[in-house]
Amino acid sequence: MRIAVPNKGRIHKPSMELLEKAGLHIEDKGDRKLFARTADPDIMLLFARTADIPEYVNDGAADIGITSLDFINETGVDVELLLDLDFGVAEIVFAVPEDSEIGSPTDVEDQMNIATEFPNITKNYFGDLDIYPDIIEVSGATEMTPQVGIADGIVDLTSTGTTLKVNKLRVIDKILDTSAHLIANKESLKENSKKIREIEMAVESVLRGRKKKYLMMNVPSEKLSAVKEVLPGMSGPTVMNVESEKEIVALHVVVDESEIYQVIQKVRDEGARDILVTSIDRLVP
Ligand SMILES: Nc1ncnc2c1ncn2[C@@H]1O[C@H](COP(=O)(O)OP(=O)(O)OP(=O)(O)O)[C@@H](O)[C@H]1O
Ligand SMILES: O=P(O)(O)OC[C@H]1O[C@H](OP(=O)(O)OP(=O)(O)O)[C@H](O)[C@@H]1O
Ligand SMILES: [Mg+2]
Repeated sequence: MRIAVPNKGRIHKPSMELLEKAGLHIEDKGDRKLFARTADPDIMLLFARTADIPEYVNDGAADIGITSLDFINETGVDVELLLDLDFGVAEIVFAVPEDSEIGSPTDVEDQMNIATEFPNITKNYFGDLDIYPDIIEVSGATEMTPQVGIADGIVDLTSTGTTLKVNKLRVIDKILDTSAHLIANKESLKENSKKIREIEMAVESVLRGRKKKYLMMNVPSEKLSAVKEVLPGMSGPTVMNVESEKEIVALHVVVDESEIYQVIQKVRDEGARDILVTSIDRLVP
């Protein structure tokens, strides 16, 4: 079983951290850094460019891969989307110079030039509007092409918007929401379903854990029911006796990351002390 992982770029590091947390530690990172063995003898990592991974998985050179939705769309491959990984979150937008007369995508004319790293996404987007501008394919720094006079507009990735702003560009339309995804080859999924689902579950358990916190606290026994009242309604909490002169219990509970701030205030108001918050590496239901 081979998993294709970005060898560089923005989603390289978060992909490696995710696999590591999922239990697929890298055992040796070969000389040429193309392949690596993992803690599971049946699983190898194959390092490749993010943009090439959709094809690698589609062709079966890798059974599974981590890549971005923008490149999956761009290549038009027929792979199975297993999981949205919640990093590499960005948008593909159509943007024009701030002083351009273009105010909507339909203002674009066939003789205009649009620069992009995503020629297919761009062609399809304007094709749907029955507009056929010339696509200038570039491999980076797309935002500067209008300034040097080779493009009337661009189709590119943005997240904070800083690069567009610096280059005095204005967004006309959002074309695609993108993020990193775990994908699988459809044939491999049929033949090796058990193993692939096992990997998917391991990765998903990390994502689930990231949204939760593990909360521990000491509570005087007489205040236990009041503290329990203010805890969000999930299974548990776990209550344990504490060796102490006073009547104290320890209470453990899993809480949504988004609720943690308020929960801590509330349990403290009700008498909980020595409150610890820890992160959860994996949560398997
Ligand atoms: N500004 C951004 N914010 C969030 N995610 C982004 C951003 N830019 C790109 N991405 C995501 O990261 C993916 C990989 O882009 P990145 O530019 O890091 O890699 P690359 O083009 O393979 O490498 P490099 O640019 O170093 O040659 C993109 O396909 C996109 O999904
Ligand atoms: O909205 P922002 O936060 O400014 O991010 C947008 C920029 O990020 C990406 O470039 P990257 O940093 O990957 O460099 P690259 O052009 O060399 O790929 C993308 O191509 C944009 O240029
Ligand atoms: Mg890039």
